[in-house]
Amino acid sequence: MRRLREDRRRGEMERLFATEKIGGRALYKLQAITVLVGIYLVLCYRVTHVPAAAAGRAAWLGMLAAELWFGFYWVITQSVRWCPIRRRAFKDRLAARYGERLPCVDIFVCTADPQSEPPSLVMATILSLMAYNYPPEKLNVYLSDDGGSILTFYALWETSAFAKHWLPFCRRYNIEPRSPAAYFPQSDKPNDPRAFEEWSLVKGLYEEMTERIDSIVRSGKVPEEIKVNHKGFSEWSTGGNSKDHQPIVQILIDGKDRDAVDKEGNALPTLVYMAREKRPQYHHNFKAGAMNALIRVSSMISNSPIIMNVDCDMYSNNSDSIREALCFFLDEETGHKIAFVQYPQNYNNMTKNNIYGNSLNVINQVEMGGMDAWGGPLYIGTGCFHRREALCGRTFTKDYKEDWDRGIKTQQRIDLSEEKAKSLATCTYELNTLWGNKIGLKYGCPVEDVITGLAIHCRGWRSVYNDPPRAAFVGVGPTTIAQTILQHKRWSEGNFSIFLSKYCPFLFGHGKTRLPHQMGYCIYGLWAPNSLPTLYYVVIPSLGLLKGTSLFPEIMSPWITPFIYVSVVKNIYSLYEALTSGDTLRGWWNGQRMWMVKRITSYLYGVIDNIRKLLGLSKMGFVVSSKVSDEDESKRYEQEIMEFGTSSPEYVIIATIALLNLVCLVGGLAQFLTSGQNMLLNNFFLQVILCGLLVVINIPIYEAMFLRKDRGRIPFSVTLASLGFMMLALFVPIV
Ligand SMILES: O=c1ccn([C@@H]2O[C@H](COP(=O)(O)OP(=O)(O)O[C@H]3O[C@H](CO)[C@@H](O)[C@H](O)[C@H]3O)[C@@H](O)[C@H]2O)c(=O)[nH]1
Ligand SMILES: [Mn+2]
Repeated sequence: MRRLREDRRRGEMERLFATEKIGGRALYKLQAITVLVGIYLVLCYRVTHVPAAAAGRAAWLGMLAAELWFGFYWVITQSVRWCPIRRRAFKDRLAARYGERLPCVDIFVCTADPQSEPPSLVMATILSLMAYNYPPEKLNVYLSDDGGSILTFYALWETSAFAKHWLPFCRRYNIEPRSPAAYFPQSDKPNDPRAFEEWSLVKGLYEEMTERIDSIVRSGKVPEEIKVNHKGFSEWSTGGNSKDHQPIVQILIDGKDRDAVDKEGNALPTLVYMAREKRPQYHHNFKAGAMNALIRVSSMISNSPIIMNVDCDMYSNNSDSIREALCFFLDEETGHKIAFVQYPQNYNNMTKNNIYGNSLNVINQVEMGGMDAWGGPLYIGTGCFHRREALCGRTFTKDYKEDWDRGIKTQQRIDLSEEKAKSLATCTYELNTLWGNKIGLKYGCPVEDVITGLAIHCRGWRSVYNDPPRAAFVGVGPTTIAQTILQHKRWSEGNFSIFLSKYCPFLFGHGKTRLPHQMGYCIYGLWAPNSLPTLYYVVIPSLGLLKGTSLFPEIMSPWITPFIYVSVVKNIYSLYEALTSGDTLRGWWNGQRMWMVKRITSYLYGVIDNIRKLLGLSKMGFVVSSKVSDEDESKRYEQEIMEFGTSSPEYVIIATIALLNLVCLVGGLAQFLTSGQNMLLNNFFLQVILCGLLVVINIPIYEAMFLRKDRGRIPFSVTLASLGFMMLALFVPIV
């Protein structure tokens, strides 16, 4: 008996990863249950106190509907908070067991446009990936260029040469991070003279290369004398543009070539450039289309059992991420169930107080770990390691054995592989096949990643979330309110469209994944519809305040308790989560403002666009977010001043709501003061608080309208339009 227990303990000892429960659940559950009771009481009050017609009954029923929704949505969000877990990978155990007998890995990087995604930024990412602490002959890096740009190809060609210096340098000094763009600005000069010499040499080479790339990108043309250096440049000699060109596949470094070695004679990872064919008459399905072409092209060239993919701005910040991911896949006990290992999406350009609420801290630290407990995190499109077979549509079965040795060592001539690979990247290849549906990433959804991950979960696989102390990937997040609104429009629209489709997690996932897992997916699926009750809540109670329609219990009524309890406790808990996830107090406050802003703009558009799509009035789009901003803008961003500047309809919505609340608060309070009836204030206590909080949270909006003089202020035309809409809104009767 004792032996058995010891054996078992030893067995556990040797797992390649550990799963830990996150503590504090008893307190959390107590909180959650009391809030649930509070929500129930709020709804009871609403139902039992409906006023007479003409005394605000319609407005009251609207409040009931909004609160029903908020209550329901709150329940949905508890799924991921119930029993979150954390994973830890043991890469030394992996090393002890497997040494360097590790599987081949294909790495996919997607880029789409050399203007909004500067090639020098993309190349820093590529270099960081080539420099993984992993046997180079087992690494294959693919760049998909949806811009089909000779500038990007040129940059990759430069990179293939610089890599010969960069990789040995990284290895010799074991540096982190391995993106030269991130490393040099933060590294100190080495003291040792020999190290310093090499450091300066590599730094110099890198800076010269970046200089060349940037200036050629600025000029928009690759000089003829450079083009003679590689046959690949001739792909652009036939004309064509980013929307209309033949398929291009160029192997810049062939890892199987014995002559392809770095400065120290070590093997190099394979490096491939791909621009799939584009023709105006064929839909290219955005990033999902690019990924699927990469899956096929790579199957010709390297065919590794593991595929990792990142966005072009997400450099590797931790050279051990591949080994860590393999701890999950190769774990003897549960590895065979895992389809993908997702790392969080971290940004390196967030300001201290997270002015646009883009840090994703709570999603990364709370929600993803919560999903992991129920079957696995979502696939979020970047920083993810896939099992090729699962991504290509295989259903999980207990008896499936992965062939970890796969990864063709073709003796085929490189030009033959290129030609074959090109035929897999044409517009017509996918016609009448299951690609984009059962095979590869799914088409037709602006969040191709989430829907693909959901399908994988529903095919019986699980996924794992790994968030090591040293971030695995770091990228560029949106730095203006416009970019933030745009990104969240795509996300909320995409996730809501999944909810409305046959892939609705509750229907599609029924019987295939657990209910809390389905609820977890719906946290994002239901972002968009949150817009309507939120709009209602930021408009109607304030108007009621101005017009003398009371919509909440009186200050002396016992019914006021659940209202206060729910809002106070819910916000304290959200503050607690934010603080423990790394936000600041101000950052949390800014985040609350951004939730409101996103709900009344991005999410509203998300709803409207879904309705238009259902009616067949609009088609799906994917607007690439810019990874550059002008100097003036960046300065304000550093100072955490909100950036408006242009007159877009979103700003009109934001400004209208802000103005409306200001007018209602001032107007409402003035009435009480002039009438001298304190009694009135009793009936409107919560409305004053709500409206007052909305005014306080909107202070930066008023500043942008009336006080600021810089270029990022809200343009006068927007203010004017908002004033107009606000006056119109004042006429809305509260019945
Ligand atoms: O037609 C396209 C459009 C985009 N991309 C690439 O897709 C990536 C993501 O685009 P980005 O504009 O940076 O969007 P984000 O909002 O930052 O992306 C998040 O959300 C997307 C889904 O909406 C996911 O695909 C991403 O992985 C995830 O990081 C970038 O590398 C682009 O180059 C393409 O390859 N082809
Ligand atoms: Mn991005």
